[in-house]
Amino acid sequence: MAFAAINGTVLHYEYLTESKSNPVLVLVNSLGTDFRIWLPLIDELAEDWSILVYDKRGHGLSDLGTVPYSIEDHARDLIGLLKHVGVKKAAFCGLSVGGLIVQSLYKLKPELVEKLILCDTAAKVGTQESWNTRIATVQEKGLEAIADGVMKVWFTPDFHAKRKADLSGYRTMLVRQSVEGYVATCIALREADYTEDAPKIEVPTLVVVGDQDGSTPPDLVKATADLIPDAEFEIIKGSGHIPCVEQPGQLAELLADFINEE
Ligand SMILES: O=C(O)CC1=CCC(=O)O1
Repeated sequence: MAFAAINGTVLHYEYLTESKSNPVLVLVNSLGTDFRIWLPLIDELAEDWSILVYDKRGHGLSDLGTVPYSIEDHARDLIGLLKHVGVKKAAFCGLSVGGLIVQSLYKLKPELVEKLILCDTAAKVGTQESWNTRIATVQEKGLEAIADGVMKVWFTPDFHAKRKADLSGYRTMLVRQSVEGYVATCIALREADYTEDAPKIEVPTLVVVGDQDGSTPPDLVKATADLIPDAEFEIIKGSGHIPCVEQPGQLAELLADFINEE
């Protein structure tokens, strides 16, 4: 567990595995989650990769910072964190809003990026209307008011039926996030559109999506993959929006095959 002041905001980060001889893989999590969502995935990647995770501002144990934010603010935080830990180049896997953050990071500092994995994300996520409705509900009634609906897009009906304790735990993770940080990141999502930037991505890119993702469905994610030159596209079976929790074995295998490719 480590903390660093980056761009005036204290960020919580951790190397889940660290070996000086291994290349670095940075995992960037989604809206309403903290970096613990990546833990089920780690064992299968630990041998070959130094894995760096962090809580974006307004989430987990990171400070709120000045609200509202843009996706570029989140990306500049990640760039600052990489400088702080001395990482000059890495592979990046971004989940949902994390995928937008790594698209922004690539636009700002492509020299930091060896490979990109875009997981359950797109060049544009949601609409003005959908984000405005969510922002108004959360501001008025808090995260409890949206939690059951969000769980339906995060996880499949099978997960709801068979993993009730896990479902309860991840729901608690969501409702314990800062309302201000959550809303500020919804505003960042509402304003973000990387459609014109996706065709300019020149590093090897893997795009993956859960087959039952209710937030960024396979068709939407595939449309972004189609914009990126030579991007690989894979569907994870039996997963909603958060495959690192629901199908960590499948995601780890796809990641390992892709990042270990020469
Ligand atoms: O929580 C959701 O509705 C799913 C989601 C959208 C953007 C993100 O990061 O997660």
